[in-house]
Amino acid sequence: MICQTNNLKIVEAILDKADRGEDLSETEALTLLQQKNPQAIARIKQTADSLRQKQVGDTVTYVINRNINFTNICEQHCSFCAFRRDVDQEGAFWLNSEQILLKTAEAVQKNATEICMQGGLNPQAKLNGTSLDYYLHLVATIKQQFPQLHLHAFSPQEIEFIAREDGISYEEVILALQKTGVDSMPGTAAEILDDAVRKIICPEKINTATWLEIISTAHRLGMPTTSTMLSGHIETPAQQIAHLAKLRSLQKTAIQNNYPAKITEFIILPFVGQEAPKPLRHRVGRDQPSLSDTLHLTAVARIFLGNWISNHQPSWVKLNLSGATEALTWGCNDIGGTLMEEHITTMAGAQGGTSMSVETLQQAVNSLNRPYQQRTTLYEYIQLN
Ligand SMILES: C[S@@+](CC[C@H](N)C(=O)[O-])C[C@H]1O[C@@H](n2cnc3c(N)ncnc32)[C@H](O)[C@@H]1O
Ligand SMILES: Nc1c(NC[C@H](O)[C@H](O)[C@H](O)CO)[nH]c(=O)[nH]c1=O
Ligand SMILES: N[C@@H](Cc1ccc(O)cc1)C(=O)O
Ligand code: SF4
Repeated sequence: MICQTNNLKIVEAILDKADRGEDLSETEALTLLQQKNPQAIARIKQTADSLRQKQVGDTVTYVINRNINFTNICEQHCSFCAFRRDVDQEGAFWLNSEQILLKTAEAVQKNATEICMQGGLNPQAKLNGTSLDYYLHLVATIKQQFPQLHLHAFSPQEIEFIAREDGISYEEVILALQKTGVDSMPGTAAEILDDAVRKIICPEKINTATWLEIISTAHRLGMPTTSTMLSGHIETPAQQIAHLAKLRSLQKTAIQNNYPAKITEFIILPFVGQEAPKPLRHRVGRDQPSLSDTLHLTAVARIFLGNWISNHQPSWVKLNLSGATEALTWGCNDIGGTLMEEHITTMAGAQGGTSMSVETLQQAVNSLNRPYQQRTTLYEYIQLN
């Protein structure tokens, strides 16, 4: 009993420090993440919610966007991925320009402001013998017809793939994509920024240092990025906090060096195991993410990152809309995108759906008595006339 009282005092002292606007150390954040006592977790939630209120206000934003996954053919074999296929495997797909344009036109008709484009790493996807020309063609296909759309495309892993295939630098790839019309970069492929974890869950992927290098290069070149964490598989709480610390220092680098771009948001992507490849699914022993673990981590992420990364988004695809709505009371301030079609985690067995109407997202926010607001990809409010 005495021990628990002492423990609560330690938690209160850490939360007081956060309340005063100070950054927590990794050790302090880890203490918050390791709490099991419901009273302590309730206090962590309260602090995250009040910091969210102070840092970004009560308004909950959303973006009207469409995902386009141009191919699921991938040379890699990440142990969590149910999306990838070999080229000759059943279910492999590779969209042509006409199909991509049709999807884009449909999205524009539904008032989308953003196309979010990511895909598998397909060595056959080349034009004039180069990967870069293929990717530039993808971008130009969309941007020539719809120059007003914001193109949020290609993770650091995709950047490295193009650079490796063509023997050019990350900087050359990013500059060429930017010039042709890519407006921002999804911060996926971060998974857990710990090389021991990466060796097990994504051994063929870029390592931690390369992920950080590509994101920082993007910022230096004026390309904003998002940031993510794939949580709830084999990683420890300490590795989760170390991941957040790497994101925080990356953002500090962008801000303190006056780079023309930085991280716009943080999204937790809880691992969905149901249809994921069996070894990892069995090791994790859970088909769907743990909502309580994800909410606890959501609160700690707001407390640890909020001074530097102010926008936090839950994933309704992975948590269901009800879980994502709850996350808005644990530190999140954005309900995400309409997506229109989601394949990556839906193929892994996610239950949240593949598309949300604007009205449904608005109703979810309304249920909390908070105001909603449409935003651009870069979090500017869109005023409707
Ligand atoms: C499928 S990749 C697409 C882009 C590119 N192939 C790459 O790996 O960066 C996008 C992200 O989806 C997420 N993802 C994949 N499978 C998942 C799963 N089973 N549960 C949750 N997120 C998953 C991972 O974080 C991954 O980085
Ligand atoms: N949470 C998920 C997202 N979120 C990304 C947003 O839709 C949007 O692209 C971003 O906020 C930039 O504006 N996308 C997914 O495909 N799946 C998710 O689970
Ligand atoms: N988080 C990515 C988008 C994304 C998230 C999860 C996915 O499974 C796929 C894509 C972004 O930067 O916007
Ligand atoms: S996560 Fe990306 S790189 Fe890994 S197997 Fe899936 S599509 Fe390929």
